[in-house]
Amino acid sequence: MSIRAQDCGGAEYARDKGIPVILFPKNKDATEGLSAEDLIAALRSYKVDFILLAGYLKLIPTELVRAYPKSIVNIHPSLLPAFGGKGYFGMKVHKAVIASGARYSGPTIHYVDEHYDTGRILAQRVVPVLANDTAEELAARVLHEEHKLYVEVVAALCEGRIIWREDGVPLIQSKENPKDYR
Ligand SMILES: Nc1nc2c(c(=O)[nH]1)N[C@@H](CN(C=O)c1ccc(C(=O)N[C@@H](CCC(=O)O)C(=O)O)cc1)CN2
Ligand SMILES: NCC(=O)N[C@@H]1O[C@H](COP(=O)([O-])[O-])[C@@H](O)[C@H]1O
Repeated sequence: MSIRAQDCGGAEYARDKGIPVILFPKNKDATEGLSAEDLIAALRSYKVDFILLAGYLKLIPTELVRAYPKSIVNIHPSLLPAFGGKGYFGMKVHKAVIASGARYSGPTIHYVDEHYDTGRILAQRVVPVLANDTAEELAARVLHEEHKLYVEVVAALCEGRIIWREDGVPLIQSKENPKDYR
């Protein structure tokens, strides 16, 4: 597992399960953490197949994106391309959705490219935005769907059920009905 801060909840869970935890990125003034080159070497040594971002708030460097083509995915808490890009993370997203008057929101899982939130969309789910929603209430509704959707998408990734349409759009093949894609 690669993290940005030693004390994040995911790192504690990973350590408890015996999963190696490495700190990234290596900031100029940081005494810990790996460079992008070191991280790629570490990921290769652990024979990592996929990189899953969840609440990671820094730009993944181009070197890493190119080292893991069609293998890095991110979950974003809005229906991209709306409410995405630099500055759109966490509660900022949900506040912007509510302020816009949008009636629907929901999580997007997308492939990671060199820019924030512009990679190919792989999956989305829709939740209603209620008239009196606070950002926290909307965040909780979206997060509930995120936790379900990410499990479905990671299963499809691991089982080789991602099919690339000829126009470059990735589709997920249904496990129950292999003739169905979404
Ligand atoms: N190369 C990529 N890296 C990352 C992507 C991506 O699509 N391509 N997704 C982000 C996750 N993300 C939205 O889903 C996101 C995270 C953070 C930001 C942002 O504006 N960050 C601030 C810094 C915030 C902080 O340090 O507290 C910034 O860059 O100024 C936008 C979108 C993960 N990486
Ligand atoms: N743009 C990236 C972004 O906003 N990601 C969002 O950060 C939250 C992480 O929650 P957590 O830290 O409780 O897992 C999630 O809602 C995820 O969609």
